[in-house]
Amino acid sequence: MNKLLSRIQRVDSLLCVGLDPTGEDAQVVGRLTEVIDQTAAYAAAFKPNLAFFLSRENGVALLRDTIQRIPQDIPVILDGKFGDISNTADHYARFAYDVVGADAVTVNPYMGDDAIVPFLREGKMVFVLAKTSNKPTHSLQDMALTSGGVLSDQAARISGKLDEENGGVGLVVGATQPEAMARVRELCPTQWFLVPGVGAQGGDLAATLRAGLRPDGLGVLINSSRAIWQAADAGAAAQELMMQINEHRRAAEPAVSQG
Ligand SMILES: O=C(O)c1cc(=O)[nH]c(=O)n1[C@@H]1O[C@H](COP(=O)(O)O)[C@@H](O)[C@H]1O
Repeated sequence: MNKLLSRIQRVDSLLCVGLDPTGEDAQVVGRLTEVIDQTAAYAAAFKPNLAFFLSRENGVALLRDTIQRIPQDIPVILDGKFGDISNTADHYARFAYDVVGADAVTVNPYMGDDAIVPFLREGKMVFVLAKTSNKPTHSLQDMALTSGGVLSDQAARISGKLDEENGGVGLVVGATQPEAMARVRELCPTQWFLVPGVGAQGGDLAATLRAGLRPDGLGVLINSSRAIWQAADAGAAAQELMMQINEHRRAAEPAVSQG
């Protein structure tokens, strides 16, 4: 969390650069290097997605080298959507933190708290899937609870409780449904949200930030993967998105802070 906060302050950015490397193995190292080097100045964090590495020969080595290429002061969120029982989760945590050197992970809470707890470590962060970007209505996450609310609310509550007890626990909330984001923000007023779904998935950036930003103009990391990876000039694409995010942040600042 400290690493994330100091990085955000240093570059004044809430942009998370997603690394979902597509293309031939022969070109992919070069493109990863190019994207990291060109976008690092605008990145609050990088988010390599594990699937895009594991689908290649030597994918683990490629992932480790990629994380090493990222400047030390920029947090790396390994997007593995891990979610197994505790002793197995412990091995995923060792993989993420000790083998490849990530600072944070994404975790699927379907198996409950014990699927999340092994990832809680001093100096590391965990983003728990709450309301994902993939479907406008979701047969599982939108399921009504007998106690009121929907299942994704419960994921948010679990992450809130773990954050209160341990610190370092955020949520994944997609950018494709600002109303759902507003609801999760109400349930979790202070936690950090990792927000995928702008760019290739068409999420509305302004509405997303209005719904998700905390009053201090922080609390949200906006991820973009394909829109940056596929851009002719990845640096320009990252800078443009960072500036758009900041414009909306400034516009959303409460009047009281403007004097
Ligand atoms: O956990 C994630 O990062 C994630 C959660 C979610 O709800 N939706 C979602 O798209 N993602 C990931 O975020 C990235 C989105 O990529 P783009 O749509 O190309 O920007 C991919 O790596 C997805 O796996």
